[in-house]
Amino acid sequence: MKAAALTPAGPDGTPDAGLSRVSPPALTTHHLSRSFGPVQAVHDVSLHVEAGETLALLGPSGCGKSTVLRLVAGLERPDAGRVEVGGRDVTGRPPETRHLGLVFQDYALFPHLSVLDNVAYGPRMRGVARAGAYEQAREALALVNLSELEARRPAQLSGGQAQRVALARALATRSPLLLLDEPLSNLDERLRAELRSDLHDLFDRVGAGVLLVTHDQREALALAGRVAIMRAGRLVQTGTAREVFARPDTAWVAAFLGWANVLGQGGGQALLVPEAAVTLGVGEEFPVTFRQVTESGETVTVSHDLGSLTLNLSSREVGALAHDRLRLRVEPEQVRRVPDDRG
Ligand SMILES: Nc1ncnc2c1ncn2[C@@H]1O[C@H](COP(=O)(O)OP(=O)(O)OP(=O)(O)O)[C@@H](O)[C@H]1O
Repeated sequence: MKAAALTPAGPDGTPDAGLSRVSPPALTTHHLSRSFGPVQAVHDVSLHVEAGETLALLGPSGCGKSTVLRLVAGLERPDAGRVEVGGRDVTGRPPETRHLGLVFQDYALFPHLSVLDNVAYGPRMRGVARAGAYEQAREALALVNLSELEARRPAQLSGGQAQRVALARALATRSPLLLLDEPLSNLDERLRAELRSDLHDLFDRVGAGVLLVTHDQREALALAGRVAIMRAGRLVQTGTAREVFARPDTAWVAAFLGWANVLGQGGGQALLVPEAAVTLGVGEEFPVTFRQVTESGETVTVSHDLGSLTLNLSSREVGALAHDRLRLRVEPEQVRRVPDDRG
């Protein structure tokens, strides 16, 4: 995407001359809770998104991610708790006064409007005069590299293009906070990968705070500086993406993040064994109980004293497998003991 400057506006809609000062967080939620009948969709969720930062809310289907987003957007009312956008309490306010840029999975473009009109709609609704609204819309379309398609209707766009228009529409509002709900979920894998890297650059440039809801670990890792992991309505771990992926607090978090070796030890404890802790070709021999050929070699399961270890072997390492036994050593200092909360 092209480089272009886009200055986020302050909470009152005027360009924020105070960006050089310490900005208030783009978003803070305080102890948000929301139930639907017997289902406690969100329980006591407190999080913050700094100006210019991307926070990914990550968790399995049904854990309450979208409900948090809808509470922040004002599309749902909390049973308890508070939402502050740009340091301003907006809990009781209707969505249109919260000054947010929203991107949902289904894009929600107006089919009868051109791309340009779709993107200018937000600023127009916020009372920006026609010429100014179109200027903001063109600037946002340039940011997502779609200037040449401004006259098209949504039906004449590919999935990836429609997604870029939805993003441009959020950016054109110059909101200090962008809310994205599974923004890439309707795209094929190639487009997802392409847009992931575009979005990363884009978020860097626009300087808005971004709350991104996703169940896709790769998306969170690629796009977010920090991640908040949600399970059954609650936040279970928050930290930098690197930290959380490298040091999950519990067995459930590790398994959710795709750790292959989360070994239950009984007594409510589990061991996390990273691949880097395993050295092949030295130490004791252990039986291989399962083998599966992969593109780059084999995935094997080894019956180790600590538990069943799953390892990805390169073709060269597969060559060293003697009679379905594998010699390996697990470096104890790289293994972590965590609570086993998988239930
Ligand atoms: N309007 C509603 N009425 C009743 N139950 C609801 C409503 N909205 C959400 N829920 C329930 O609240 C829980 C959380 O739903 P939510 O959509 O927030 O989860 P999610 O993590 O975003 O899931 P997904 O990744 O599948 O979109 C679910 O059990 C869901 O069925």
